[in-house]
Amino acid sequence: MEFSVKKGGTGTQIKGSFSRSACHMRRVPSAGSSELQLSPESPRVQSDAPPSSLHHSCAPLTPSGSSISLHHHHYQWIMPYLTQQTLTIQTQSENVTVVLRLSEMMKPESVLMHPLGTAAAPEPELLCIFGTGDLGRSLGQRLLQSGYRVVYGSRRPHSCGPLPQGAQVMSHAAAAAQSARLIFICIHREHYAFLETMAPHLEGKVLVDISNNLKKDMYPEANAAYLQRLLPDASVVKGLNTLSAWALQNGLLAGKQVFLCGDSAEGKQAVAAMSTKLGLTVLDKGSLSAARELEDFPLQLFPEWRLPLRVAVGLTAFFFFYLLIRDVIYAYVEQGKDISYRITMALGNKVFPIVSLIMLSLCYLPGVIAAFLQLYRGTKYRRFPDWLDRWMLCRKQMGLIALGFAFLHAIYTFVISTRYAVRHKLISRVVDEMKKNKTTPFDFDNTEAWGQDSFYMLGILGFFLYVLLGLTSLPSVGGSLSWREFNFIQSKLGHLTLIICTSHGYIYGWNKFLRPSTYKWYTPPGYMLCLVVPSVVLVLKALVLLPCVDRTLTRIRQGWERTQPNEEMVQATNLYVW
Ligand SMILES: NC(=O)C1=CN([C@@H]2O[C@H](COP(=O)(O)OP(=O)(O)OC[C@H]3O[C@@H](n4cnc5c(N)ncnc54)[C@H](OP(=O)(O)O)[C@@H]3O)[C@@H](O)[C@H]2O)C=CC1
Ligand SMILES: [Cu+2]
Repeated sequence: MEFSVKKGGTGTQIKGSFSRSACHMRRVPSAGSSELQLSPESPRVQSDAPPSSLHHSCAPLTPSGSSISLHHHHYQWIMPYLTQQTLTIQTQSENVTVVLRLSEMMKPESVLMHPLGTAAAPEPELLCIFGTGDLGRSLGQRLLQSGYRVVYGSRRPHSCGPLPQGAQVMSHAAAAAQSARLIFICIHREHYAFLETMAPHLEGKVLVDISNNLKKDMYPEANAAYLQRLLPDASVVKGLNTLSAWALQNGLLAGKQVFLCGDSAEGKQAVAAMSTKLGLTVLDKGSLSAARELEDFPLQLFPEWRLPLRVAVGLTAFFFFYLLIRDVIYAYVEQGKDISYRITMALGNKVFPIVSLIMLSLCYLPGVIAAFLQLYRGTKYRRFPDWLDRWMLCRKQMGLIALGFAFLHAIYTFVISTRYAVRHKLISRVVDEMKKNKTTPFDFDNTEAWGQDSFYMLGILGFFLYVLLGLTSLPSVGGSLSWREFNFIQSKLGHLTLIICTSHGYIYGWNKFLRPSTYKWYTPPGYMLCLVVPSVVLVLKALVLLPCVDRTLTRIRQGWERTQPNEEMVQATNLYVW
């Protein structure tokens, strides 16, 4: 806050500014001789130093305009230096409201000082809350702590239970008649009807509707719209409904985002100012017609995770039963062997990498589908179908779930060879071979060694890149990257990860593809099935990268259109698309 004070007699002019924590003053050089003496040596006094220290270091201001900054505790110390001037400074706790008044009639000794919180400070704004329930109480407490005065409107003002200290309680009508402009409606929607009878008291007030419902579409209209219909002469603002009584009570508000909507700009502004004071970050969602959307927010449960989780659960279940039949049940039926112990470890370590690889490729599939769609349409100015849009929006979550499954696969792989069943099989094989009196029981197969080493190498590299992708998808990491860096990692490295992980799968089956015993009951093994989607994605991606295709696509993405839209076309598109 800038201020300027002029003293007519001597022509002294002081200019300065007040901020939240400091007062900064300087004498304007052009002024004539002046008694104003501020310390040029201590331009910033921020401690609770006694006035004498200032006094001692006091020296006349040089004409070039030295300055002094004072903590707001120290406003009073300025007084002695502003001789023959009266300065009334009123500070109101943290939010410094400063009123500077200059009166030539008053001597410095009679300077008026108002310490913090006395009656002369401007009264804190009064806010009204209807309803003394959980939310009403927590909100009131938070508002009181933020320096507001609070009055409650209640059905039973004399028996409504404990309320935050310092708040008043009265009947709804009496509370509405107070000076508060903002009234928070902390009442369930079912009980709104009585408010209609109070319409005359609520005229011109800003009613903040915080209510939520238990389910979506419980009522034909949004709660806030209903409230506005009951009270057409009040301005209803919907908002803050994503807060909980618990968060309010525990002060977990700093930086939290809240949404507002309403038809009255001033109403919204008042609520936004109050919310900012509580430490909230406000996002204006527009007119009251957005109330429905706002009321649905608290009912959402990880919306962007829903599709990826469904895909993950679906794939896991499918492959689990598929492999159960192919491995365990097949062995039991055809060979009479019970290998059901494999369900826990061996089967898991087949299902997890399969689901992981398919989900990773599902992250990149919508991108190539979109590219082909743009190529086919010859324009980028037509909307993608909804399913593709939704799919594109949850790629990050798909990728993170894929990473989770890759983690499980890595851990399982570590343990798998230490198992009893594996050791037993290995030793029995050795003993068998010895019994058969073979001279070289350990035939070294060079190709096998190469195959396995490459398999592990690709697995480790793929997993490393996987983790890298996962890390950059974290907002704190991704936010520190430029768009090009982010794009490089998510697209180039992402596809590289897909290539490496797919090769990992191919190498696993390299010598089994043509073996008839691989196809038990005429079904391909799981790892073969899981290679289908990634292979398709990689082939499509390779097609997109062909120079001729890539050139056309780049042009389309820069706004070029194959057919210039003429009027007929536009009409046709409108018919088909909308
Ligand atoms: N609790 C929470 O965390 C959150 C709640 N909300 C919303 O805030 C609103 C209030 O919730 P909450 O405080 O938890 O509910 P409570 O049931 O704890 O409190 C509701 C209050 O409404 C008043 N009331 C009850 N019946 C009537 C009636 N027939 N006529 C007039 N007033 C009545 C009562 O106050 P009195 O006795 O003083 O009249 C009562 O204390 C709801 O719409 C809820 O959806 C929104 C976000 C979070
Ligand atoms: Cu693997």
